[in-house]
Amino acid sequence: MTFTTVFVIIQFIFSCIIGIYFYTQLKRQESSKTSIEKESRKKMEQLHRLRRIHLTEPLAEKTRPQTLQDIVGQEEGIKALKAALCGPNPQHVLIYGPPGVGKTAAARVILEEAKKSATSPFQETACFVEMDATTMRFDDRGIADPLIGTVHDPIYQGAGAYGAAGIPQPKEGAVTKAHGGVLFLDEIGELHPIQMNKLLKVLEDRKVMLESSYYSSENSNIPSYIHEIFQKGLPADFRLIGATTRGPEDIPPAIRSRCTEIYFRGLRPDEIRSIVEGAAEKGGFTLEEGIPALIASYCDNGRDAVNILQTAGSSALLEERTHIDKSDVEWVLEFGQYVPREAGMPCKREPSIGCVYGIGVTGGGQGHLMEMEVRLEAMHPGREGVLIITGLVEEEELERGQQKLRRTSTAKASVHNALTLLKAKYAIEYHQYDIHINIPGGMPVDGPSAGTALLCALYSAFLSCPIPPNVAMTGEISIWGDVLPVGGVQAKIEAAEMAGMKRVFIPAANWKKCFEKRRIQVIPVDHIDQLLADVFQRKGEDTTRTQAADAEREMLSAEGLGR
Ligand SMILES: Nc1ncnc2c1ncn2[C@@H]1O[C@H](COP(=O)(O)OP(=O)(O)OP(=O)(O)O)[C@@H](O)[C@H]1O
Repeated sequence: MTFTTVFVIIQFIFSCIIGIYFYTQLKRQESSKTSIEKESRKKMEQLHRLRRIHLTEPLAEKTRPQTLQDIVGQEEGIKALKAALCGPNPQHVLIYGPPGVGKTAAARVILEEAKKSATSPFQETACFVEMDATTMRFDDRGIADPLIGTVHDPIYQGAGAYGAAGIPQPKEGAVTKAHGGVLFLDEIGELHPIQMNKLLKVLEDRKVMLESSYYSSENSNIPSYIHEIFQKGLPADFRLIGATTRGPEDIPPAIRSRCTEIYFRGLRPDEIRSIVEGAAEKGGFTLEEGIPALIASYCDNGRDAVNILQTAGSSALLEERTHIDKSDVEWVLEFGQYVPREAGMPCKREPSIGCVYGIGVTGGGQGHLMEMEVRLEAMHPGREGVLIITGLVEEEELERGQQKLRRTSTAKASVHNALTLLKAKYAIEYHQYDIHINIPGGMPVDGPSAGTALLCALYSAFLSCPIPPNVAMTGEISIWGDVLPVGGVQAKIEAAEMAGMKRVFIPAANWKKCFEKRRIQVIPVDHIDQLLADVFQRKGEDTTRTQAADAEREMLSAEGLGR
């Protein structure tokens, strides 16, 4: 056998081996392709099957307001929202309010309302992008940020075309998707502080600048649009609407100062009745008389009202009825453990001694009446009495940069201010009494605005003067007797009005002309003399007790110690 023959045989064997190798590779590829296609077909069929399944639309969806006119109540809030967003210069907005009162509903329809205005900069194509801050994924390495946007670096892209070529790929976030329109951030108070700061930067710059260590302006492999994004940023010129059930104090001042702040309130019974009637009509139910009023006596927000009706309706449908009876609703109220809203309402019908209604505001900006009661034990000459305070926050913690400061709460300080005033102005030797001040209801009371109410309750208890049952008050007091301004007055007046109060005393500095139009009489006071005279109809009765104190005050003023 010649050398050439051997060489040809070896070449032939090699060719066969290589041929067999490529043949098996091809076969393997084909079989994996067919199995992928088979799997894909199966999954697609599954997806289509899922798409064909529809449950009925829940009543909550059917009743979701479609226009601003569908939103019941909230006149002031809607007016402010329109002013902020429907004009030629739309503003960023923060909406505060308790759950289920129409914040999301209003935010969802306001863009369409703005587009109707000829002067609005929102174009017909402007989009509304909604995100929930409570469920937003956030990764502090910047790999995933659905709000601001991210760069997918080649290391994370795997073997994709860009990944293989080492090209970083920008991924737009909600702020860019909302460009030219509205970004609605529900529960904005829950946003991570880092994201809040990034959002502030975007609001400031109206664009998102992205960074990647894989980016080089010299790299000619990188497509020109990616160069432009890295060099000029992604556009993000939108208007923000943030909604929160938290109070303004829980929202960073930097974001508050860039937004118009709008308050939605708890709904009145007549408004709940109207939501229930509307929901029954949309759900195809008829109602036994008195059902809207019954539901309204248990809830102050639209979501609860619709949910109660939906469950009562479902129970009726099980019995093949579309007529909802009162017993259906009573059953829902019972098993759902709903508490009547009257539970927090004033129950006093007669003038009482040492008992007065103050008004607080919850984190969601909702006003509510707070009973304040004072009880004294007989005077013990020569011995110090005991002061017991229950229902008030005793201490509060403040954060100042890295420092945490603790101090007596401003609510507790109001008690001491009131006692100082009673001693100075009315010569009441309060330290000889056992005094118990109580604020029932289980709500931790904080802030200085209970000052006027605490003073009246104490004054009434010491001088045995009854307080009329239908007055409420709010206001901080100074130790000179000035009534100082407080926050949330609008909500507090509304709460007093809803609770059936006849008169509400507010600090004169909080007075607004529009309060004259309210059903309740709103009385501005700038000094406790005026407050006590009005509340107790006191005209010169206590002059003997106060003369000495007034003389002392005048003397201090003359010496430059007082004011
Ligand atoms: N003022 C209202 N007028 C009409 N319907 C309302 C109103 N408030 C609430 N509803 C009903 O309750 C549902 C929930 O309201 P919405 O989502 O707007 O509340 P929200 O204030 O945004 O609450 P949350 O803070 O819990 O998100 C609405 O779909 C609607 O059916």
